[in-house]
Amino acid sequence: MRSAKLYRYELPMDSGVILREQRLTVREGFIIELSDGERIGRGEVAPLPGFSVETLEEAYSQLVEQLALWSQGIELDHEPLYPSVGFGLSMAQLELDAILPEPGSFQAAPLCSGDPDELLPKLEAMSGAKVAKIKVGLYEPIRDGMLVSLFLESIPDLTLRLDANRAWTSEKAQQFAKKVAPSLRQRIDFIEEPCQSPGDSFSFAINTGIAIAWDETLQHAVRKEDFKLQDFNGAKAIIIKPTLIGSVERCAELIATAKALGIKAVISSSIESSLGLTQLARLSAWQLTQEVPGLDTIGLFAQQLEVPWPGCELPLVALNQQSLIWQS
Ligand SMILES: O=C(O)CCC(=O)c1ccccc1C(=O)O
Ligand SMILES: [Mg+2]
Repeated sequence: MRSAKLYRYELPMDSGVILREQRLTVREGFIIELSDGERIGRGEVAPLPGFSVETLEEAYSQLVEQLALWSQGIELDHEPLYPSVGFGLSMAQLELDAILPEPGSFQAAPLCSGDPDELLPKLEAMSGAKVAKIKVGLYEPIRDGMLVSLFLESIPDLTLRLDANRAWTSEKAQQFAKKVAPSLRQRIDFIEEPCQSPGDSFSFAINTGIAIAWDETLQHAVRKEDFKLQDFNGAKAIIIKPTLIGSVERCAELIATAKALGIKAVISSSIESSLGLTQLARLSAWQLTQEVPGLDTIGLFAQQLEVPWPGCELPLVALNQQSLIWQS
């Protein structure tokens, strides 16, 4: 016998979280809980302010409509739904059907957006490949180039992923590259969205030999009817944020196409709660076993929700302490 519950959560964030020049003091979202007999499956629906096309209210309306259909025994089509809704519903169904494996890739690439000293202990603690992500584009490009060179020269087994979130003009991107010796550039795994325009990013990759990754470009492209990944193969990698891309099936299809095209795919966080973040780690281990995911965002929160992130000591709040806003 099928039944569904919908919880709304509000989790306090760490003080300094800024997204697209907006301070994020609270993370809001929904948790779906599907039950069928003894089986339970959960999914997180958390549109990301400044990135998602849908608002929380729009996601809620679609969720209630879909959960009512599901509760009547109708199999849902996740594709036409908002990305966050398609992702949450598909993840809950996969968990309900015990298709999502338990093991997860919980050793994410440490994320550094400010003080390099915070990164060093995280790197020391890493076993296996030392891969870290540094946000660039927040300061002058020359400073970024010198910082990146300092890290690569002082930690010989370090590979860096960079993310400029489209901060640079072509000129600024060139200023950055000039400060990174060609011999070090091969240890830059990729730089996400270096320039304001994808065309300039592509030219940057050709001119400097520094590989690029599509993140925001992919998010925008997949919304178009005629999207084909083949049209974006100027990049070494694509960053897959399921909350911003869509259902797990959609993400799995993207991953398969990327593999066929020789493009690296990396599962990345859209600042989900620990419940959704641990599911993303399981999805990465399942679909991209050898890849280090970009999931080092639990430290942006002041609390965890229901399922703890391994090794995180932040307070854990239970799902049933959140607001139950709908049930079938
Ligand atoms: O990818 C990661 O390592 C962490 C996630 C991340 O950086 C991110 C999180 C929220 C919004 C945008 C981004 C980004 O990659 O630009
Ligand atoms: Mg990015």
